[in-house]
Amino acid sequence: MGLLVDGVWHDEWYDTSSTGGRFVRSQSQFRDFVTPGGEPAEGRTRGFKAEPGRYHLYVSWACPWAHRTLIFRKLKKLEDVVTVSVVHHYMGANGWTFLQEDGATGDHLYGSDYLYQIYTRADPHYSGRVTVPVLWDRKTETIVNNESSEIIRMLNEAFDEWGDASVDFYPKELRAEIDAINTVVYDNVNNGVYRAGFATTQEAYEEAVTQLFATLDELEKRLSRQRYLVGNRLTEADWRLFTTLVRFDPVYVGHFKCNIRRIADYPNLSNYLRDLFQVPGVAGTVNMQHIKAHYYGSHKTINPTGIIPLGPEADYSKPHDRGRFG
Ligand SMILES: N[C@@H](CCC(=O)N[C@@H](CS)C(=O)NCC(=O)O)C(=O)O
Repeated sequence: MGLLVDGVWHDEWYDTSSTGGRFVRSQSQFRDFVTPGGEPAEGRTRGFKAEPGRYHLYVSWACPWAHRTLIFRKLKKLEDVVTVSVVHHYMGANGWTFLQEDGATGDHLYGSDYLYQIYTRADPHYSGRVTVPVLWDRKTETIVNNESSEIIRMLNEAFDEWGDASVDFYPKELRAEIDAINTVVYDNVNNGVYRAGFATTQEAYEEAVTQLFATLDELEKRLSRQRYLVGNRLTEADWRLFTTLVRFDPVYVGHFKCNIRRIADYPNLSNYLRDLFQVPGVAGTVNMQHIKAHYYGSHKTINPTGIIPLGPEADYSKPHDRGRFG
């Protein structure tokens, strides 16, 4: 685990000394957009035109943020349009690596050893964290965007000439409601599990874990009334929650100490999780071996032995009751 400072790699764990033990996530720095016409997005100067075969995703099967992009690529039928390289699940002194083992593919474009080399290829003076996912442009050889919430928006609408235009996870009439629930889920759940797990003081941990479970309790109630987070339509908001829920019992309960309740203890959330898992194509984006090996193996300050627990037995392909909403 580390970061780049002016293009030079430094092996450093997150610094929580100035924030009272709180983990504060840094902002993603590459924020341009691929659009159908290639014009720059509002407020941006660089434009990127959607073209088949031009863009490449760097992902980890383990990472919940990268997982969002893999789900959108699959469900929008963009597998032949946007190509993918998968990093190794172990993130050690050199950060994410391209070691070709256990289903990691290596770097298809440049044969790099480490993901940070992709960042320095885009900007030799880059300072900041080296995260997945990364959306890379083959043509101008740069990073278009490394923020998952924006990459999924591009996959949802920029490539419709080649993908499945009938699928829309961010419909115009529901955007305000989707944005509102996304904010709550991001702060308290998606990032909440990390705020609990990476906290280095009791106070910071308790703050995060209390907010996390208060929000899960609310979501449980919401899902007792409707099939999905936004009424009865499957949207981006559901996929953003899904990638955290699917990791919750196998990893976050133990490794990140999010153990007040399990998802299995919430009838609606656990049925909802199975409902989403069973959407055709989604199960194939869930790689539990990479997920468990990454978290338990890479975070030595949290789990020094690197031992990976064998349980729990979580079978998301069991029947669910969400059909009751029609
Ligand atoms: N806001 C980013 C967060 C991405 C992120 O933090 N990815 C993690 C993996 S789950 C990572 O690569 N961490 C490496 C690091 O922080 O050094 C997004 O949503 O794309």
